[in-house]
Amino acid sequence: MEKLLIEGGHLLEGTVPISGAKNSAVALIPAGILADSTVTIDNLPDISDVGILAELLEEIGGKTELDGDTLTIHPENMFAMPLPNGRVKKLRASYYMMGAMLGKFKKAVIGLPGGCNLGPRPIDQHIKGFEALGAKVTNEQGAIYLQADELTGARIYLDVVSVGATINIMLAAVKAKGRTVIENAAKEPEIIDVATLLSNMGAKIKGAGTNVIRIDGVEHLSGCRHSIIPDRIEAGTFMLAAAAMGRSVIIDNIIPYHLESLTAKLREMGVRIETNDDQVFIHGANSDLTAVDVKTLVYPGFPTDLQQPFTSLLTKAQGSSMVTDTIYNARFKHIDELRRMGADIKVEGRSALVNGGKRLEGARVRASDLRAGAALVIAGLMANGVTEITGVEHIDRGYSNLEEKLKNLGATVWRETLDTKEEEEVKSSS
Ligand SMILES: CC(=O)N[C@H]1[C@@H](OP(=O)(O)OP(=O)(O)OC[C@H]2O[C@@H](n3ccc(=O)[nH]c3=O)[C@H](O)[C@@H]2O)O[C@H](CO)[C@@H](O)[C@@H]1O
Ligand SMILES: C=C(OP(=O)(O)O)C(=O)O
Repeated sequence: MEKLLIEGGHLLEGTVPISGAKNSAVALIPAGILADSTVTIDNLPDISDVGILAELLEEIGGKTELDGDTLTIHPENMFAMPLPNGRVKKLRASYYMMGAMLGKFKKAVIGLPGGCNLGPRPIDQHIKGFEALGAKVTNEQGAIYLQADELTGARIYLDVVSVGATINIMLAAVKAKGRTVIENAAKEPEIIDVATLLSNMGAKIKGAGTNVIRIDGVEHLSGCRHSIIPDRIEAGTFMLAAAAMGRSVIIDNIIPYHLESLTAKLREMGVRIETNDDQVFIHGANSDLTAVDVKTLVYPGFPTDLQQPFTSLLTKAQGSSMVTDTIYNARFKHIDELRRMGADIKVEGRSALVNGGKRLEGARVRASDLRAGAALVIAGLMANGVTEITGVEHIDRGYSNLEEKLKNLGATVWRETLDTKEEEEVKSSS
């Protein structure tokens, strides 16, 4: 086990290149199952979720080759191997194996997924979609069994706007007979990215990125090459780090349009931002940041995945800010850790009230989930002294070469292996 150490107080300057989007990659890799021939995915982030998904494809008989940021998937010998346990439990996105395997083999057995513990993460809308397409779905001893004689297109209205359900139903429907219409679909850019890959394979999909998606099923999908969109959450995390500690930082290789909700909030706080086609410039760590209220919403609203790192920045803003998470209303495990660092934050229901204007102090803290880890990294960059963050494995699920990118901007950050006593402490507290 490792810990991440950050000596706070160093100003950041320079350019940071953003990797491909985790939340696209984790759906695009299972989507490769649906093709009859080789699928090549470029601009993959170097994160542990990618490695685990590639291993899952190998478990079902596929061949994968990872070369730098390119993954080649050979799906020819894949079969409907049951995956009730093991790797599927290590990440949330293993649930995309359900849609992809159901679409390809008309059957699948997949253990209930893992992923960040953000409170309940139901999959009832995914299952409702699979059933509407004609699958029989049962839950037996912690695994979902899916079976269909054939899949037939259907009209599916999602009761809640869900990224996961929208993508999973697309994966199952692209080879179903006839037309599927997903109503009240999620509109996140990652959904468009998955639809683009599937269309390049020969799928017929219209409306991805709007709340009605129409899919006309096809018999065969062939291989193709696809480059993943930039990670708007990684980009947003660096924008927040730059707003907190940046002298002048360029966030490079991004789609600024995907980050408009964050850009608007940062401007409201007093951060100077300029954008061009594929970059955002953040000028100057401003000591007079103003408190703002923020509420997470489905895209194009403020992303739940940036709520936790945004809260760290708010500890620096003058005045009181209210942070409300309407997507995952228990996504506040980072707050106790920020308090250890001197933050004045109260959680009430699905909101956190941040009394800002505090200089944080370095402390020993634990990342309980991926974006809690990002929040603690930003807090560590701002704090007096050294912050030690355990739970680094969560951060490694979603941030590609984080230390290297921060070091290149001038941060003092490094990793150490935990000694036996520290490891025991971590195990007993988690
Ligand atoms: C809409 C939204 O912001 N989605 C975020 C959510 O996606 P993720 O795919 O995890 O979540 P969904 O978009 O599927 O779910 C959105 C909401 O719907 C609920 N739900 C979902 C599926 C279901 O079958 N039943 C149900 O009730 C969830 O509990 C949640 O409150 O977390 C990801 C990882 O943090 C983010 O990248 C996504 O942008
Ligand atoms: C919570 C996240 O990941 P996952 O849904 O894969 O657990 C995230 O990307 O912020």
